[in-house]
Amino acid sequence: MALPSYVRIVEVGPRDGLQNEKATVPLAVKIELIDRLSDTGLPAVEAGAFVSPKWVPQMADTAEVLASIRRRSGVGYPVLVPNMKGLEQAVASGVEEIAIFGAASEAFSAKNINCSIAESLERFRPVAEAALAQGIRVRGYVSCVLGCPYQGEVPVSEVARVSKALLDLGCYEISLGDTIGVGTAGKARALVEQVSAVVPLEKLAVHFHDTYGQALANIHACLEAGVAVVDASVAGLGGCPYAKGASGNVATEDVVYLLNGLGVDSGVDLEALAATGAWISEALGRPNGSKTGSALAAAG
Ligand SMILES: CC(C)(COP(=O)([O-])OP(=O)([O-])OC[C@H]1O[C@@H](n2cnc3c(N)ncnc32)[C@H](O)[C@@H]1OP(=O)([O-])[O-])[C@@H](O)C(=O)NCCC(=O)NCCSC(=O)C[C@@](C)(O)CC(=O)[O-]
Repeated sequence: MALPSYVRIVEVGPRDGLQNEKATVPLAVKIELIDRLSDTGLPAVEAGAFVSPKWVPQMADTAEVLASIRRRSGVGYPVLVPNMKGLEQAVASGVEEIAIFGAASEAFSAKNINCSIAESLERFRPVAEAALAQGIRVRGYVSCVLGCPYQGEVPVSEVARVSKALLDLGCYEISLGDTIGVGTAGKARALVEQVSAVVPLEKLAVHFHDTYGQALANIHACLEAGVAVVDASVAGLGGCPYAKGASGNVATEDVVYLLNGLGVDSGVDLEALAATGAWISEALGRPNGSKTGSALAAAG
C-alpha cells in the first residue's frame, strides 16, 4: 500500500511520558511543556489523566494543568478517563476529548485498572455515552497488543475483540498500544491487518514503546499497512507504571525525522520540537531519549 501523504501525530509526552516520573514534576514545567508542544504544529497533545491519585500520583494535578495551559485553536488536548468519577472532573475542566483505556490482556487490565476486561468495558460504557452526549470526543486505547508483562503472549483475536468493543462504545479512533515495546515489524503489520478486519484502517492509531528499539521499524511497517495516526512522546519520555522496565514511547522527534525522510507531511516543526525535547530532558534531569534530538543538539 502507498504511504499516507499526511500522518497525524498524537503527542503523549505530558501524560504517558510524565506519569512514570518518580519525583513530582512541577506544575509550571507541565504547563510549559504542553504550551511548547502546542506551538510546534502538533495537532494533539495529551494533557493528563483523571485517574486515582493513589494509583498514579504524578497526574494528580491534571485539573490545574488544564486550567493554566494556553489552549491553541486546532490543537486537541485529550485526557485519560477510567470511570465516571474521572469523567466528572474532565467535564468540569472543559475538555473536548477523553481517552478510555482497556487492555487485550486480563492480567494487565487487573494490574492497571483493577478490573477484568469485561468489567472495564461495562465501566467505559456509561463514560462514553455521557461524554458523547455532551459533545466530547472519545478515543480508545488497547494495551498489550503485542505482548503483556504479566501473561506474555496476547492473542491477536483478543486485540481485535477489545478494539471492536471500544469502537462500538463510540470511540472515533482506537490506539493499539505495544505497552512493553516487544513487537517487531512483521508482527506489527500482521496485527494491523487483522484488527483492520473489524476496525476500519482509518480509525486505527499505533502507540509503540521503544523498549527493544523496534518502534520506528514497527511504525514504518504500520504506515505501509495503511495506518496514518501515530502516538509519540517528545524526547522519548516515559514508561508505564504498571509495566516494569518498559521504556518510553517512541520519541516524537524521531518519528518526525522518519516522516520527513519519507516525504510524509506531519505539520510539525522539527527544530522547535527538538528544542522542546532538549529543554524537558534538562528540566527532568534525564538524558534525551531521542536520537534525532541528540543529533540535532550535537550538530548545533
Ligand atoms: C481505575 C481506577 C480508578 C480503579 O481503582 P479502584 O481502587 O479499583 O477504584 P475505586 O472505584 O474502588 O476507588 C478507589 C479510590 O480511588 C478514587 N478514585 C476512583 N476513580 C478515581 C478517579 N477517576 N479520579 C480520582 N480518584 C478516583 C475513589 O474515590 C476511591 O478513593 P478513596 O475512597 O479510597 O479515597 C484505578 O485503578 C486507576 O486510577 N488506574 C489508573 C491507572 C493508570 O492511569 N495507568 C496508566 C495509564 S494506562 C497506560 O499508560 C497505557 C497507555 C494508555 O499509555 C497505552 C499503552 O502504552 O499500552
